[in-house]
Amino acid sequence: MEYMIDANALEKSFSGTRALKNVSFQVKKGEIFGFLGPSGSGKTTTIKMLTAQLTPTSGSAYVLGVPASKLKEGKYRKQIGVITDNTALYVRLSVYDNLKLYCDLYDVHPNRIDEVLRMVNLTQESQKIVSKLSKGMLQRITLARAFLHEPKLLFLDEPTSALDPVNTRHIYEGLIALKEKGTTIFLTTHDMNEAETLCDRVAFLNDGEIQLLDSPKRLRQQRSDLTLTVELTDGSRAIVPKGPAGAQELFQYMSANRVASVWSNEPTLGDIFVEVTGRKLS
Ligand SMILES: Nc1ncnc2c1ncn2[C@@H]1O[C@H](COP(=O)(O)OP(=O)(O)OP(=O)(O)O)[C@@H](O)[C@H]1O
Repeated sequence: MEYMIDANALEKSFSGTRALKNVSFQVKKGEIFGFLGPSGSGKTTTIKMLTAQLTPTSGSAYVLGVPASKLKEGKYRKQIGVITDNTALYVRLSVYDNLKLYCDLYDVHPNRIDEVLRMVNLTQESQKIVSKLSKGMLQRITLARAFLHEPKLLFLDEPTSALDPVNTRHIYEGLIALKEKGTTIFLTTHDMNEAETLCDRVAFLNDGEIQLLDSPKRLRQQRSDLTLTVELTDGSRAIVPKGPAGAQELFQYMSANRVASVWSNEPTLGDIFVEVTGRKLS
């Protein structure tokens, strides 16, 4: 299998309105791939088509090397994890018992429950009844459930949207640990920092179309104005070209011990999104 996801000219219309237009992209094994777009741009629709919850109007999608429609079959379902708006938890059971049920379903040893609860910072809440959890806790147990069987491919729809910064950090660490173990992750977000922190490559989605696709680093570097900002010890700033002329100037500041900080002048992913789509992300 060459790609974990191979989407070709995917289209989805709802009552004649095109929500997704000619969307093509590939996700390689072991990547964290980010789908970035404002509300209503088609992120959830894409995940639903890639996970056999929706049928495309036209185009094709191969996931784990087979047509996406096959993911309904048990043997493929066990290889993926999906988190969308549907949490599918048993609200009268405890956090632990919910995860135990999924362990039985996926043939996972219950020892793994403590591991995933640590990953999502829910160890203390293990015996709490799910109906008594806060929105952020619900989001974390839903993620724990998706991590439980260490799927080959994980789909996450805005995984940290209800989380505070501390728990967001826990989830990022958990996702990076999963990636290191070989899980491929497809996530949607409108948080540019999340994309910068996690994603190997990102696609910008706007009005149902992919407008740009590359690594966050390359996107920023391609739009760098080739200058550095040098903050001096007296609080003033100098803009210095990255070439030989700038080297001379920087050398002088450094020789005089006047440099407090130096950074490359590149736009943020958010700036690039606005430049390309003419829209803000959130
Ligand atoms: N079942 C449906 N019936 C009709 N229209 C739909 C349906 N599902 C999605 N849409 C429309 O398709 C477009 C894309 O919706 P989608 O939920 O994929 O966007 P999104 O990028 O995930 O948004 P958000 O960030 O708000 O979750 C929207 O205009 C939405 O109203």
